[in-house]
Amino acid sequence: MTTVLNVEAVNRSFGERQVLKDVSFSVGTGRLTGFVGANGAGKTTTMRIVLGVLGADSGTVSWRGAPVTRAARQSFGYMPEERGLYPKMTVGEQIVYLGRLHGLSAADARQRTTALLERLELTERAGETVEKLSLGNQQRAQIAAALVHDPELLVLDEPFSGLDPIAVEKVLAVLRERARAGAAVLFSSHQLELVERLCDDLVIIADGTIRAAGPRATLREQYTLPRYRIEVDGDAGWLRDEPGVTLTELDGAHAVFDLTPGADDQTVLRSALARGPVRAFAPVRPTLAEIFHEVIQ
Ligand SMILES: Nc1ncnc2c1ncn2[C@@H]1O[C@H](COP(=O)(O)OP(=O)(O)OP(=O)(O)O)[C@@H](O)[C@H]1O
Repeated sequence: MTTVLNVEAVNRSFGERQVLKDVSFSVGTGRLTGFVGANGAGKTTTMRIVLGVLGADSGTVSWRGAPVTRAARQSFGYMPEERGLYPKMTVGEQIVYLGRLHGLSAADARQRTTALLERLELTERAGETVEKLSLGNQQRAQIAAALVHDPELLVLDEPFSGLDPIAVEKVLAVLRERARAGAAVLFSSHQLELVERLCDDLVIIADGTIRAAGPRATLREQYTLPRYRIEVDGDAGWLRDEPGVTLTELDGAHAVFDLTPGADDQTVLRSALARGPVRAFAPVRPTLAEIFHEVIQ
């Protein structure tokens, strides 16, 4: 992975209210980065600043190590929260038009539009005006619009909201494909279960402050409690008397326990094995929802 987008110490206020406070994070190529936060946390404001639609009061946004230029911005794809397709233009015409605005030749714009509409299963809707589409199909058309010029950076504000599960998978497959081809993909969401499943990297924001950022796997490691799950044959009640162990759940052969700092999980495992077969023994990893609640406290 190469880091391509760097947001550094960005501050932004609206009137007296500071909505971004020293926001810093980075986005790499070939990865899906999820930008997570509650309503009003500052995701849209940050994305607008990245795209240059809104200015920062201080701080910098750099692309491949240099301030974002107009040319670099041309190579970005953006799906804004307020969406932005013309209701009275047909889907096909519109996407071709946007491709042209981003510098594609007429032939390339048409060819990319056809391919994308096919991928997003919108081919049959190509001749319809946007206002006639269902909300889910409008959303797919927005995604096609953001992708038409093969952007190097894709910034998508809540791209999955309002999509049914099949459309989510479709859009996800297209985004993964773009990432595999070398694009950097940043998208906001407040659907934690979805983000947990989709993202390689995470940026968690609350009240305008970045609370945690990094690869999903690293964050999960970092926020892992010294908590374990064990399944044995017979009753696991003996764990009550095991040094360093605090039981949090006991259900016959199945138990969840915490270890006091310094206690060794392998000692507990050996103790269990000395009593009989062990069917499962593993650290309990927190879900993204659990990490989120912990870091936004
Ligand atoms: N143009 C503006 N003028 C005044 N306040 C604004 C403006 N834009 C955003 N805000 C405020 O900034 C804060 C952050 O808003 P932002 O839209 O960035 O949050 P968000 O994380 O994207 O939330 P959501 O998930 O609800 O879209 C909110 O309190 C919002 O009311």
